[in-house]
This record gives sequence, C-alpha cells and structure tokens, in this order.
Amino acid sequence: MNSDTVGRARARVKAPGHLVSAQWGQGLGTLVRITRMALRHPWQVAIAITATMIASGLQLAIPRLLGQAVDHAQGIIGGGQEAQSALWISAITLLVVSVLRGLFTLTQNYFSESVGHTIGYELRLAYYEKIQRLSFAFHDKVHSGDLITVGMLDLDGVRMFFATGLVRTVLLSVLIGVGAYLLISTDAVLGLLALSFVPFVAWRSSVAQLKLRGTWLILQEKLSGLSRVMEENLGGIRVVRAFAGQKHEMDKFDAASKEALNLTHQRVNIRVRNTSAMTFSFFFSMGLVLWFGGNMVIDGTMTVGTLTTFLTFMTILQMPVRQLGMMVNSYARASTCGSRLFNLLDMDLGIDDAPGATDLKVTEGTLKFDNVDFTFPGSGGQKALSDVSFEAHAGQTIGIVGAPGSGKTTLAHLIPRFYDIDSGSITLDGQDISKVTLRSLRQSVAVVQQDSFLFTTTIENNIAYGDPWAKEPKIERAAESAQLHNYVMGLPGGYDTVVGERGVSLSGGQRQRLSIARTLVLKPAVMVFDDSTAAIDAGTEHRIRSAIKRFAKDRITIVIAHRLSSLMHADFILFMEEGKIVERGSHEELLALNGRYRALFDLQVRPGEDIAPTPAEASS
Ligand SMILES: Nc1ncnc2c1ncn2[C@@H]1O[C@H](COP(=O)(O)OP(=O)(O)OP(=O)(O)O)[C@@H](O)[C@H]1O
Repeated sequence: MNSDTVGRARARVKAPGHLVSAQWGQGLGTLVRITRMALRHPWQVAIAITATMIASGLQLAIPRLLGQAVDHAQGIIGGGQEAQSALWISAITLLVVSVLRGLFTLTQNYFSESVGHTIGYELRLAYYEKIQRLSFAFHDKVHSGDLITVGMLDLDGVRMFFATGLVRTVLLSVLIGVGAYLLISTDAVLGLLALSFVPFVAWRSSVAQLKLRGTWLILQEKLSGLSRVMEENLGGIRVVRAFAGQKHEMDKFDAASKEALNLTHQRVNIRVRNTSAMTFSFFFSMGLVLWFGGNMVIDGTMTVGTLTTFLTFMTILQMPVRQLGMMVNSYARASTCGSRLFNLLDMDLGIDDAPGATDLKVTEGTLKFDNVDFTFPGSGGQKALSDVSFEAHAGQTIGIVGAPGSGKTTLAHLIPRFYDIDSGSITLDGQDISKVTLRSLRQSVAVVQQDSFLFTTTIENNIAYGDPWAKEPKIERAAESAQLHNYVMGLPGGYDTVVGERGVSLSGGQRQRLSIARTLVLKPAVMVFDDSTAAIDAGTEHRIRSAIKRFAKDRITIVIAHRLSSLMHADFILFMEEGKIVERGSHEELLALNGRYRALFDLQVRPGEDIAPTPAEASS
C-alpha cells in the first residue's frame, strides 16, 4: 500500500456519525489539552518523568560497564590479582545498575500507566455523562455503534498518549541524544558509523507506523461495520429465521469479514517488509563498526572493551530508534482520536436548562399547547406538527388518535422537552417548559414508550427505575394496577426475577405492563401512554384503566392509541392528520361530527363492511 492509498484511506474513513469529525488542524490543541489533563496529576507525572530519566541514564551506563569488564577480563588472562578484583567490582556494579534500571523502569511504567488510566477514567465518565445529556435530535442522527467506538477506541488512543507519546519522548530523547553524544565523543568516526542506521530506521519505522495507522483506521471502520451486521442480525434474529434469510446474512457477514482479513494481510505485509529492512540496516552498520573497530583494536588504537561499548550501545539504541515510529503513531493517534472525542465532549447539548431556569412547580396541573409548530432537525423543513393548540387539566384524560406518522408520538415527546419547538409555547401551570429545569420537568412528565425497554436486572429494579428509593408496597401497588402483580408472584423468584436479554423473557404485553408500572411508581403530573396497551388484550386493558383511575384523578393522562376502545372514554379526543389536529371533542361529539373519527369508529366496530378510508389512511 503506497502513501497515496493511505491518504485516500484516511479521507474515506468518516468520523462516526459525521457529527464528531476531527479536523487535522485541531491536532496540536488536542495534544496540549491531553497534556494539561495529565498535569492535573503533577506528582504522578513528576515521578514518571524522573524515573524515566534515571532509568535511561542507567541504561546508558551499561555499555560502558560492559566495556570496562571486558578490558578487565583481558587483565585476568594476564593473571593480575588486581584485575580480578576489578572484574568483580565491574560485574557487581553491572548487576546493581541493571537491577536499579529495572526498578526505575518499573516505577516509570507504573506511574505513566497510572496517569493514562486516570485520564481514561475521567474522560470515560465525562463522555458517558455527555451522551446521556445530548439531545434526542443528536441521538436520532448518530448510530449508537459509532458512539461506542468513540467511547472505547478513541478514548483508548487518548489514554495511551501519556505513556506511549509523552513519556516515550523523554525516554527516547535521553537515550538517543545522550547515547549519540557519548558515542561520538569517544570516537567521532566510529560513533558516526555506529549511528549510521539511525536515520534510516527512524524514517522506515515512522513511515511504516503511519501506513499501519492508515490501514488501522480502515480496519476499524470495517470492524465496526462487521459488528453492526452482527448486531442487526442478532437483534432481528427472528425476522432472519422467519424469512429464511440466513444465507443472505451469512454472505453479508462473509463479505465484510473478507475485507477485514485482506486488510490484516496488508498490515502483516507492511510490518514484515519494514522489520526486515530495519534489521538489515542495523546489522549492516554493526558490520561496519566491527570491521573498522576491529582494525583499530588490531592497530592498538582501541581496546576490545571500547569496541564492546560501541557494539552494546548500538544494541541498546536499536529498540528506541525503532520505537520512534510508535511515538509518531501515538501523536497521530492521540490527535485524531482526541479531536473526535473532544468535539463530542464540547458539543452543545442542544437541549439544556435555560440560564436562570427554576424548578417546575405543579399546582393545579394545567397543560397548555399554544400554536405549537415543530420540525425535526434535518428533515428538510418539513413540519412534523403545525399549529397545535389544546388545554388539559388535572384529572382529565386526553385521547390522541390518527394515522401512523400523523405526529402523535412527536406531540407527546415535546412535553418532557425531548425536542424543542419551533414556535408557539407549551406551559405547565403557566410556566413555559423551556424555562424550567429539565430535571424537574422530566420528574413531572412520564412517557410510557411504544417499545418497552427493560434493563437486565430484577423486575423490582425495573419498576423502581425512576424512583430507586420506592418501598416494596409502592412497587407492588404499581404492579397490581398494571395487572402484573399476579404474574410476578407466580415466578419462582417473584420481584427478584431478572428480566431482559440475559434473564426471563417477557411477552410483549407483559413488557408493556411493566413499563406502565414503572410510570405509576413515579406519580408524575402528566402521564403519557403511547400505544402502550397495543399488545394487551381488551379485558386486561380495561382492568388497567379501572385500576389507574385512582392514580389519574389528580394528574393529566394522555392516551395515544390506534384502538378506539383504548381512548373513547377520554374527556376529549384529538384526531391528528399530517401534524395537525383536524377534529377534537368527546367520543360522542366526534361521532356526531360524522367525520374522520366516525369513519375510523365504523371501520373498527363494523370491520366487515367496506368503508372509504380517510385521506390520511389512504396515503399511509
Ligand atoms: N426522529 C425523527 N426524525 C425525523 N423525522 C421523524 C422522527 N421521528 C418521527 N419523524 C417523522 O415525523 C412524523 C410523525 O411521526 P410520529 O412518530 O409522531 O407519528 P405517529 O403518529 O406517532 O405514528 P405511529 O402511529 O406510527 O406511532 C412522521 O412523518 C415521521 O416520519
């Protein structure tokens, strides 16, 4: 793979979700920011750097000691007692220096890793907190798999920068800088010969590492594609089996795996070719030193010990010089990964508390929509809701009905401020919901979603999710009202039964009932049931409705449903079409209107007869 290919590869690797793309120009600022994060732990940084300098100094002493030992050994061949004791001293010094070097290297590794892991921990928390708080509009656009990639791989690139970038810079500067000075100051010609492999190896190793990085970025993209294929396959395993789609799925997975395998082969190729070239250049330089140095020993202008010092220096320098490439890679990786991560961390939340926001105070419990318009970000200006106005009071039940896509869920999602409106206003007891704190608003408004999500934990914890301090009787009362209590008591583990992916599987209706119980525990001022009884039989639904009457008497209940029997008891019903309320009134009033609601009612109570669909139904 040539550098052009790597360049194109970089350009092709899109940052996850496009929203978190890094700009190369940001790189330096990013590295400074990571360094500043490290400096928040000054003691650990100081110990790591000091230990690095001492360890590299001790490492540089080893060739000299070895050289002296060799010269003394020659003295022993001559038989001198003095030479023998000098040899002992050299050997013991060498041993002590090696042990000390090992201890300081250990200290260096421990503290540099510790700083890196602390940075990783701090960033992980900040990242997790940020993605919890970013708006729904953001999550609509960014794939969760991409967010996980940034949170795992990019975070790792930043975490490792202190140890593999900064500390390694100190280590390599001391080893290569001081090592080169010692060699050249001992013998300039032989020193230059001994260092002749350095520029070539440094260049090859940097080029190889940057190429490997280019392929790594593409590999990362392929691997996240692969995990996306697997995730979708596992999520939709029933659809795959039901439609006999295994062969198609297998082919998709095979194609993605093959691309990853090819890239892995390319990476091995780059590594092997460069390692061979670097090893050859090193041994070539060593051969030159041996040849010239050997002649100097024969001429008597150099001792065998000094030649040994040169050769040992070369061996010691070989690794750090090769590591220059890894250091360059660490800088490149930290700057791109860090830019992506920091872009996300610095991202505007989209929906946040307004300056000076105060807590919502619910008194009478009046919800008012006043000429509300709303457009989903990125939907090309197509309004999802227009001119929506209605008022509801505590104790009332409001039904919302309409064709799929008519804006029912969207309307419900505006109340807890999952999205901000374009114009108009939504107030709760006269307080504009955009001016109160999000926390207090969301404590007062609970939405039972269409898809009942369960956490992999006990039924009790799932029900008490919104109020972790809820006592057992409260949880059981909520479950009783949601018609779930008897089922739970029939399970061997009762409320301690673990549900979710790795626990007991619940049916669609049971999951919905659990979600309803989760909302009832909260006792919010506004309860929204978004098609949350669709999977529940009419009898059970009736019993749930009767049971939650006592919960509903001092709060607003909004019921969104396709089945009219779920909402015909409501105080008033809004009929939605293409984002607008086109009919409103009680069940009787709407029937008398003889419009869309009537047509839908006739269709549901007399399904055998042919009734012309409403315009919205016809288009949906
Ligand atoms: N996150 C989103 N981003 C962009 N458009 C969206 C988003 N969610 C919904 N829409 C669009 O907004 C319109 C209203 O959708 P909404 O989910 O409110 O309909 P609904 O009446 O609740 O439908 P259903 O009865 O099927 O649940 C639809 O055209 C839908 O495609």
